[in-house]
Amino acid sequence: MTSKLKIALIQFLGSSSKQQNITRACELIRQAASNGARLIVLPEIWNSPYGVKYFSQYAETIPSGETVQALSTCARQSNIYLVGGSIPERDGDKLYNTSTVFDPNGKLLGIYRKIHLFDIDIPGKITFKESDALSPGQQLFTFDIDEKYRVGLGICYDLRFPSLATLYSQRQCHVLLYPGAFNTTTGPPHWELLLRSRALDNQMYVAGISPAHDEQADYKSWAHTTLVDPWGTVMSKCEMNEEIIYGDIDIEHLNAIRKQLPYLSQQRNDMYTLNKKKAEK
Ligand SMILES: NC(=O)CCC(=O)C(=O)O
Repeated sequence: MTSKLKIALIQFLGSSSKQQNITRACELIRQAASNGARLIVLPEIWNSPYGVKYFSQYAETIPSGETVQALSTCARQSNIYLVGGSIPERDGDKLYNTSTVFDPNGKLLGIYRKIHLFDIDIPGKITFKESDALSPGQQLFTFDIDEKYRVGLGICYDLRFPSLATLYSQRQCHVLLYPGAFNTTTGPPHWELLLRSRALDNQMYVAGISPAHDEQADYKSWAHTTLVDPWGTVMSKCEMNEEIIYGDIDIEHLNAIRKQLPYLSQQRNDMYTLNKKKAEK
């Protein structure tokens, strides 16, 4: 069996119509599957505009919501693993920024709720406070493909927290996926640097999957969906427009790098360890 897994990252151009977004996402998923991808990933908050004022209006319960049902059908019809980016989720009186993951039978393998909420204030540039509307997640999430590739999930701002990626490394992940939506202030200096840093810290494949840039939108996405290999090399990246990029996750390449540069196994755990508290699973 090949040691490679073809992944497709969909840089999606959303609109304010949830139904239109679902229809377009399904078209792009089918296109990526017909090009041979077995793992397909959407960006952060793709079925709704990205903004605190929109989360409640577009939120759905999981798994009964229309977006989740459509993604499940798409995964089954295209026979692929699907990471449904993220959507606003309603659970009781709380809202979350939540990613759903499906297997090729359309079965919901699990969810990941964004752990680190995006609360920043850069005067004159961007102020955003997800915590005005959302609650933070409390759990990591991983899933396996072919009992060979272990994938861990974070969402956007989570990328800035190396400890979260380290916890995934300790869970033997090979790939970290960050559906994200960096902006045009922080994206240019930080997005690629952070993706490459997390890849290098952990000798893993790391992907950041963004919405396409829309000059008319309230929130200006930096776009630049990117796939990085365990050497820290950018394998593929988008510019601003809607696009699908592809790459191979190659376990032999990952193992060769970990053997040549064995720093993951050279950590001085007798001197320092990451103190996990609640992050089970
Ligand atoms: N959606 C987000 O979490 C945005 C994160 C971001 O732009 C950053 O600079 O961090």
